[in-house]
Amino acid sequence: MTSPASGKFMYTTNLTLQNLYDTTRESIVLKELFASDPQRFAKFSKEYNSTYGPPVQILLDLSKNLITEPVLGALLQLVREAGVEKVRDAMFAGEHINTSEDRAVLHVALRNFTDGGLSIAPNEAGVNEVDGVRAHMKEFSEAVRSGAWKGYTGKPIDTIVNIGIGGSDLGPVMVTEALKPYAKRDLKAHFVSNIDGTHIAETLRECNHETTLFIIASKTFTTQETITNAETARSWFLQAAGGASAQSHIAKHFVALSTNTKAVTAFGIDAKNMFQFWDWVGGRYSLWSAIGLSIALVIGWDNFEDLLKGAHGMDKHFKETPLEQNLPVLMAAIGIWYNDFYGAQTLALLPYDQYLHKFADYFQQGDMESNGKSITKGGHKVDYQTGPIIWGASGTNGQHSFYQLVHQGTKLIPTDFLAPATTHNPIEHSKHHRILLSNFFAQPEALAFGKTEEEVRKELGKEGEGNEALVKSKVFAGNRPSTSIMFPLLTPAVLGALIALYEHKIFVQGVVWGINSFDQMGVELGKVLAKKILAQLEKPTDVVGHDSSTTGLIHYYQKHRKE
Ligand SMILES: O=P(O)(O)OC[C@H]1O[C@](O)(CO)[C@@H](O)[C@@H]1O
Repeated sequence: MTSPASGKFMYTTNLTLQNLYDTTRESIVLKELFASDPQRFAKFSKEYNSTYGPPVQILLDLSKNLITEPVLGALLQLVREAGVEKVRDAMFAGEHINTSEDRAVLHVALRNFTDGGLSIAPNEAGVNEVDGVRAHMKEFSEAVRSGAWKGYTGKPIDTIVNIGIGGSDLGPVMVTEALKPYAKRDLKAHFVSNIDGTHIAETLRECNHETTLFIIASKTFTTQETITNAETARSWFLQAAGGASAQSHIAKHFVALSTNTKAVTAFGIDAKNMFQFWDWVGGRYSLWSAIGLSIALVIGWDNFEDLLKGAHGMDKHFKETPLEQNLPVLMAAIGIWYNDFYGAQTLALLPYDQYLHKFADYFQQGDMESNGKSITKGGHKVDYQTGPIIWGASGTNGQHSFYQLVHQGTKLIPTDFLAPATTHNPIEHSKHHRILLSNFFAQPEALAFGKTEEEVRKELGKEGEGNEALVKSKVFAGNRPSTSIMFPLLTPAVLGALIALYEHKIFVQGVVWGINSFDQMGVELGKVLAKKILAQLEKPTDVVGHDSSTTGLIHYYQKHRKE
């Protein structure tokens, strides 16, 4: 048998799984599986309790998935056969598993604390500088939060603006939203990412240049959107602060988070106001690095450290737990079952927690930029499906928009439901939360068990007689899979563990599919074309080298634009 190195999804276990799919799929009916096995929940749910850092408990209920013990056993065998454990250990050891860029993948080192016991790649350059950067972030964030760090006119900072995009934006945005209950409410935080001038313009309208700190977050410090927005912010600041003579005030109002010291200093930011990270931190895995500075500023250093520690606890679990009990591995295995055997195209992330309203947005990059690949590490085109489309919204908003399709549409949509047992806002004696959770419990139940025609007829009584269309339209076929994830309260440590859980799930799937989850070549072509087009936007005669559609669209713009 060959492995994905050849582009064929053909481990020995693949045949077992295909056989199981072909022969048992018809009998994998959740209603029957639950009826025949009172232990199903106990068998297919796992409780995670952190063994490191602040307490973290997570309940992972996999029982409403289209799996049986033989299926799950075979899926885990597939993970084993694909060598996931070996590649996982190679990642922690700092081997250059990002082969196309010849880089280590060590975001786990950013949340390692010396007593964590994982001894993560101590020899990779930069790993022994992690503590130093953390100390710098702590000192700086505490100075800003306490008011000791002053703007150029002696006033304390009351507004921060993180300018970054992709991984240099989405993580800080998602986490600061998720951990709002821990936020310093009198420190306003804005996140500017889009090159659309509206984004920076609207943000600057809300800023006072004397009390605003700009955080320029860019791993490469060459990203067009970020640098353009940063230049605009700098011009705005200089103009407000008195023109070119105000250059020396930049040090009080601009800091950089980057791997590129040369570009940062060329921009005019003092190297001592730069927070370093390293090329082994992938953009979409960088919220744990200096990129998390805005998070530390908003929630405070101790909470930021708890976030890291929560993730570190999950790293330990991922590294040390047998596959059968390993949460990220189990989630990855089940995702592969839907993706590669059932032909599901997507995965919906559905947090029943308003604070997690950016969770799906965050993992759109996390998952799709990692596993949206069709060439294996060995350079072969795959003949199987790789990463799913990630989407979702917070409950119960989604229920009033797209759940119709999830319940009764023609597509199989695996779903992850997430919810805290306790809310940070127990208003009306937690009435809201009880209603929210009743929906969180009801939706997976409805998806799994549906409603039969017989039940509908009974319910409709006379109204249903002679109205077959109405009867049929009210039937829910059921057998639609979901995973439920619960935790006591959304704390920084719980959030850290949840993010790491999904990161490692993505990792496991990437290894099974034989792809490099840590590069992102697919974002390049559009960027290059945009640069070429930017130089052609002035005159119609400049527009050369395009198809008739692109040429026509640019000509339309040239005809109708107004400066
Ligand atoms: O942090 P940088 O270098 O500005 O990159 C921003 C983002 O751009 C990408 O390279 C491509 O979209 C992402 O991977 C990255 O998170």
